[in-house]
Amino acid sequence: MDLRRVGGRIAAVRRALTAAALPLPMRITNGLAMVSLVLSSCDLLRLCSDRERPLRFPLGGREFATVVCQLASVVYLLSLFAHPEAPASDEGDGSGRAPAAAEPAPMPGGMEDGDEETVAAVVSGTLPSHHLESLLGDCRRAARLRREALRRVTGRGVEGLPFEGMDYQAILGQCCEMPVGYVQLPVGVAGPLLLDGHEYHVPMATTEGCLVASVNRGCRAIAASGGAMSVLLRDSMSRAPAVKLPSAKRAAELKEFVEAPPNFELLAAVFNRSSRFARLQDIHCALAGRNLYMRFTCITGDAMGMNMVSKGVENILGWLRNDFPDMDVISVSGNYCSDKKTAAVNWIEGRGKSVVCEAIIKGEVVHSILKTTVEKLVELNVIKNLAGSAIAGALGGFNAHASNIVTALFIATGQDPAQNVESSQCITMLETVNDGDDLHISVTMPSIEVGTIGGGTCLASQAACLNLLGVKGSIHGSPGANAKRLATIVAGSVLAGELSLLAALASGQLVKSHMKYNRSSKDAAKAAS
Ligand SMILES: CC(C)(COP(=O)([O-])OP(=O)([O-])OC[C@H]1O[C@@H](n2cnc3c(N)ncnc32)[C@H](O)[C@@H]1OP(=O)([O-])[O-])[C@@H](O)C(=O)NCCC(=O)NCCSC(=O)C[C@@](C)(O)CC(=O)[O-]
Ligand SMILES: NC(=O)C1=CN([C@@H]2O[C@H](COP(=O)(O)OP(=O)(O)OC[C@H]3O[C@@H](n4cnc5c(N)ncnc54)[C@H](OP(=O)(O)O)[C@@H]3O)[C@@H](O)[C@H]2O)C=CC1
Repeated sequence: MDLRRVGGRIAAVRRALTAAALPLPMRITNGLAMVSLVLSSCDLLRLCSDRERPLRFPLGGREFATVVCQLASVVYLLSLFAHPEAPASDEGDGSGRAPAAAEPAPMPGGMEDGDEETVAAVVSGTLPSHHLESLLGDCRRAARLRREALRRVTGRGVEGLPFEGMDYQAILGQCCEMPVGYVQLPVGVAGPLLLDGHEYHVPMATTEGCLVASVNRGCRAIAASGGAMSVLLRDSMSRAPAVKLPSAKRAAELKEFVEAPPNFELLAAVFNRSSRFARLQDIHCALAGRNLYMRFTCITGDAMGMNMVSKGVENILGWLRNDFPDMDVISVSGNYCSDKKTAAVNWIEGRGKSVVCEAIIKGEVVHSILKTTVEKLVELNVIKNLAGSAIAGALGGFNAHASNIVTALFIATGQDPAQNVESSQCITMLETVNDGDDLHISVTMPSIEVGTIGGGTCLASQAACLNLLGVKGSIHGSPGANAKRLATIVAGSVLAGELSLLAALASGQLVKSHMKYNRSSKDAAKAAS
């Protein structure tokens, strides 16, 4: 008989008993089982020794209850010995609360045949954890065993990290290696944002209390003033490899070759072979001694495009070697691209989608919804967002909090969150219009890097947020249309966020509002005591 299997069954019965009847901490259920065992044993002994009322079938009500208590407590306690390390609950209950720290947690779904050996191999290091998916052919099981191995290796559980509810198959080869669970983030919705004649309900994943409320207020002010309008100036993703040549002269020859208009069609044909959607637009080079940086830009349909542009550039590098065999490819990315770093090249040339979004906010709306005046807002913008940022030596940071909105929207919709660095570059402009009665506000964002296909957009929750905005996937026959629309929504939401935060600063409301929405009264009271 397979004792482990029997032990597993008993443990399952114990879990069922505990879950069904006693949603209590395990030390309490253990105590109750012990008390039940002792009392039912005493009662059984007494019943057996009672000559006047011998124990016989069918059992009476009290005898039956005693036998059931005896059996249940024996099964429960046996299971503790069958699985001495059996943990309590590792799955998270969706509330994000961790179970009592003293209790080890069971593996989600429990142990199956062979699991114990696999976990032991990972723990001992004989089986690399990242081989689990290919070895087992079951992504969920692989994540479950990795999680258990992690618990045993570190001696620490990850009880608060949810496991159930993630499609582990969907992230394989696309989103994340060696998964053990996922992190919960609340998603709030701001809006409707009235933009280009459409209403959008904007999903924002954030833990900064007050942020959604702020964007919501901005949306309200925009809608009450007739809406915002956007214009997309440019759509181009870039990748810039670094190559070394024997001399600066030779590097300059390569620069001249790739930038020469007659060669563009040749290079584009090589680049475009790598994708049905990526199309080479431009090549712009810079030299540093004998090193050459070639910034290739292209459209990428509805994808953000980093993989696509990198593939195309690799094709070109291979092709260039025919004419420049002395070219040494240092790296397919030479940082002149520039991905996930603050850089003037993106601020000036743009990267991804370059968008301007504007609105005229009525003076009465500035008063009633934003609780300030047009003059105060204009003055604040000059002193804070323009002069203040200049003094700080900002690079594309001429705004109040564009990155707040960009990051929350990026996470909600499955964008690459690291690209918030350049995607948040923004200059916010405010001026009076209509004889000083109303406010003209605009945000100019040259590098919004978004996609509605690829990366994290395939995951269920992120796809749901894209769907909410009406930009999930691509529109048949119009590649790129959804991604462009998403970029304008990002800019429109930033416009709303800028309006509201600037208003809160102008009216001295910022700290008070954050005490209300960003620091709960419970925490505030705790800190004060
Ligand atoms: C919090 C508010 C909006 C209150 O603003 P308020 O004017 O007192 O709110 P109200 O109760 O009068 O309501 C006005 C409208 O605001 C919205 N609103 C109001 N409350 C909510 C709520 N709970 N949930 C959703 N929406 C809300 C809603 O649209 C409402 O209209 P209604 O629908 O009621 O007709 C305002 O004080 C505010 O915007 N504060 C600024 C907060 C902010 O922007 N924080 C961002 C982070 S700051 C930071 O991280 C960056 C920083 C500051 O360091 C950057 C820098 O250097 O500048
Ligand atoms: N490689 C790198 O250097 C970097 C990669 N990344 C990561 O890259 C990923 C995003 O890369 P990205 O290239 O955007 O996405 P993908 O690598 O997922 O490429 C998009 C895929 O979707 C296909 N596709 C189908 N329909 C469309 C359509 N309408 N428009 C565009 N493509 C379509 C493309 O086809 P086809 O094959 O014909 O092109 C391609 O295979 C993210 O996970 C990001 O984090 C981030 C930064 C750097």
